[in-house]
Amino acid sequence: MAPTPYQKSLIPSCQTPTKTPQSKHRLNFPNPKGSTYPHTSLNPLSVTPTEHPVEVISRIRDLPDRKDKSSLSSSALEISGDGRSLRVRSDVGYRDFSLDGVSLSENEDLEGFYRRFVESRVKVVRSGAKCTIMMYGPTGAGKSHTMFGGLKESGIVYMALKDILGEGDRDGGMEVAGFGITLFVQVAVLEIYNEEIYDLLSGWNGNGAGTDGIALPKGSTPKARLEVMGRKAKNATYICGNEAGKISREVAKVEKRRIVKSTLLNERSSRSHCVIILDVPSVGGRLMLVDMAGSENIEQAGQAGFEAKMQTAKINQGNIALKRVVESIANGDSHIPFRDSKLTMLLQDSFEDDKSKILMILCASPDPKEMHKTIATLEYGAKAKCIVRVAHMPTPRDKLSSEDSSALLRSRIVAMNQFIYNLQIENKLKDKEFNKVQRELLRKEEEILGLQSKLELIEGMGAAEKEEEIKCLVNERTQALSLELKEMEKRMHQQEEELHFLRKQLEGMESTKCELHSPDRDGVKFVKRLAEMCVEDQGMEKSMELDMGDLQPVHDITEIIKEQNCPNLIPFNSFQQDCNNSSIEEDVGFHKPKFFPDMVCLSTIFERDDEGEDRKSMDEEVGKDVEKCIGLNVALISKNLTEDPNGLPDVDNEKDSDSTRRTRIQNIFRLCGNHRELAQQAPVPTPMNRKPKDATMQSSPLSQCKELITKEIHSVEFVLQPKPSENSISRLSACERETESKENKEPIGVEAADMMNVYVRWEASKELSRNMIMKLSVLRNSTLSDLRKLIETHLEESSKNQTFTFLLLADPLGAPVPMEKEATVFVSKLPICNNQLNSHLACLRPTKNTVQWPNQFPFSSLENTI
Ligand SMILES: Nc1ncnc2c1ncn2[C@@H]1O[C@H](COP(=O)(O)OP(=O)(O)OP(=O)(O)O)[C@@H](O)[C@H]1O
Repeated sequence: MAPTPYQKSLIPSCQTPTKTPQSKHRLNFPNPKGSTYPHTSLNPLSVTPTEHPVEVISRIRDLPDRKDKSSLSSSALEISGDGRSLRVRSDVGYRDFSLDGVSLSENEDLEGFYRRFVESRVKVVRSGAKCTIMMYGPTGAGKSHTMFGGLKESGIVYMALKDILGEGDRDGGMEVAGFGITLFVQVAVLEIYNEEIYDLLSGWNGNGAGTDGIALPKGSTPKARLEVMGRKAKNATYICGNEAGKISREVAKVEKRRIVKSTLLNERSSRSHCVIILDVPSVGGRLMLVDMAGSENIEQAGQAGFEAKMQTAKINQGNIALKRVVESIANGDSHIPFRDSKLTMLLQDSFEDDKSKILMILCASPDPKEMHKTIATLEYGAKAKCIVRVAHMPTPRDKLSSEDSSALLRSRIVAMNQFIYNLQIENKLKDKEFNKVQRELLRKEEEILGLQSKLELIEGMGAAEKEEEIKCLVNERTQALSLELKEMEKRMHQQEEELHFLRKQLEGMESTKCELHSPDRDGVKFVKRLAEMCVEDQGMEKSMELDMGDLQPVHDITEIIKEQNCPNLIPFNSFQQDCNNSSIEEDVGFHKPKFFPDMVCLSTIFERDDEGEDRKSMDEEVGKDVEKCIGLNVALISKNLTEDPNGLPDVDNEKDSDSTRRTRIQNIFRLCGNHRELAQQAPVPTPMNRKPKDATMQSSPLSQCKELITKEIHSVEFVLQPKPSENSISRLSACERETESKENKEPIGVEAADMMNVYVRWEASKELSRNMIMKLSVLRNSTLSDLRKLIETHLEESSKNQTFTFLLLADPLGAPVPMEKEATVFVSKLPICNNQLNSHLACLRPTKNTVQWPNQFPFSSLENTI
């Protein structure tokens, strides 16, 4: 919908922001077409007259004490090129104010200023227009000077009178637009002081009173206080006339009646607002000239006393009221506070009358010290420039016909509809923009939510990865521990099996021992048992391999030495000593094959490392069992070797028994071979081992044992030979002594402290005893039962069936020890022999059979010396 012509007229074109047409107080100044300006070249307003209802002009006065006018350009105020903008500089920056015109008093005198900005507004009054010219600004800014002029130049009031009434007193007024009507004016001069209206013309009896037809009251009376009737001062005094000069002089005289006071800021400071109302009754024009009292700071103005302060307060009240009215109109408020002050009450028509126009002259000072006042003044004027007038408010004189009123209302309706339509369009655009912004906001929120979800996902993934990593570590650790546990269980199971096997083997050994003690001594049965033992030994080998680990076996050989006077028994050193130490052989002067010992006791001792005490104790126990077992085996082998395969000793059948013996020897190899391999896996690092001469002897003590056993087996023939000669015995005795000396220095296999010597004597004649003395080396923890076994193995074939009992110790004549208690009595409890702590004496008493030793008889008494 295209705007109607009426609509166009509602929206004035101006440079300042316009307000929406909502207030009824909008002004509508008529376009001053046809007006003539004498200085059109200097008056831009004459070229482009504004339709703004309120025009704001600023006049910057000159500094009174400024000598060098060229320095004005360096002042705080600066006028723009078009002459309509004013820039105010301060310490913090500058501010630009767009006005309808700016005038500098230094460049433009009052007349020029008047002609440029005021004349056009005044001359329309002659044609019935109404104009209000008000002076506004701080005290001392030149308001009064601009309004009333000074000594050298006239002010706006007087120039306006001239423009309305014509030049000079003799002209007697001007004709109005050539209609032949002489104009005259009615002039009222009012003063608003302390919110009271005083008539300055009332009671005036000046020099010129009564002249030129001007009606003045006779006599000088005090100023009359007037009341406001409607929008005008009731009963105000007027000066009527058509001579501008005379009226101007009278006005100038009564203007002196204004209350002025000298202040620090103004020597003649106006303490009241002065309102000059100039009516042109013939045309209905009106010109209101308002010289407002300057707003001021009481302390700055140096006002003291209650009356002075009250004056200032009242002045400021009027200024503030006018400011509120201007702001309310500019803001389009429904209520305009005209009734707040007498000044605004008188100016109400100026704001509401459609034919009225307001020209506001802002007086300011270029003094930087007054800059805040200047800025406040310019802000006030800028606000006043926002006032718009939208419609012609009908006055009582505007009586339109009903048809005209209907047309006007229809036009208003059309205009309002257009305005509503425009508002709707604007609302739609705003809604569209709002929706767009809202969609953008939603999109941003969704984007934020997405990012938040991604962030949470990333954080969750991090946590899941950590948890998975921990689970993997736990699983790996669990698997490792499970494998370790299984390994430990397996090893424990193997050890249990080994223990079970060893116990079983030990039981087998015990049963074998019982069989040996039993009357059935069948050689075939023994051979079978030996084969079983070999098989068991193979198993034992496995068991020992499994059980060995880091264990290092130490094979020791218990030495058994027969007494030198024993013709059938040959003293014998340990295998190692015999094999490793050739010097002994050389010293003794014999070789092992020639002198087979009566008994060889093999013992295996496991030296433990630093493993647990339980395993150590268990292994020690097992080692003892093995030691006993092997010792017993070897003893049995030796014993068996001395017997015929059929159980009968047969010296003459040497050739027949040779192959059988070799078979037995092979069995012995099997038995010892297991230990040889075991020893090869873990050679003995004991410092007691000596470096062997023969490389074949470096394998292990057990291999040496095997070698030695082989030799001894071959020497069986020699053992079965008739007893050696006396020389041999003497050599044995020497060997024994030498061996004893060697033993004391270097014990073989076991510690010397663990061994002790036992001299065995028979309870028979001394002669027999001398021939039957045996010296045995046994372990200290050996019992009489162990000693019995050794003694039995050393008996001659002819004495195998000889049984005996150990006599009660410590009592040469004591009772014999029961055989069932021999296992509980240690050999170390035997009495000391030859006053040697390491030598003990064992006394034997034949029980059943007579000893068949040749040339040997039982002891007749026991002696502790041999
Ligand atoms: N443009 C000017 N050129 C020369 N002198 C001026 C000018 N403006 C003001 N004056 C002088 O400054 C003094 C103060 O001026 P004026 O009284 O007009 O100020 P005012 O704004 O009316 O102050 P107040 O509000 O106190 O009455 C006067 O003596 C006046 O002559």
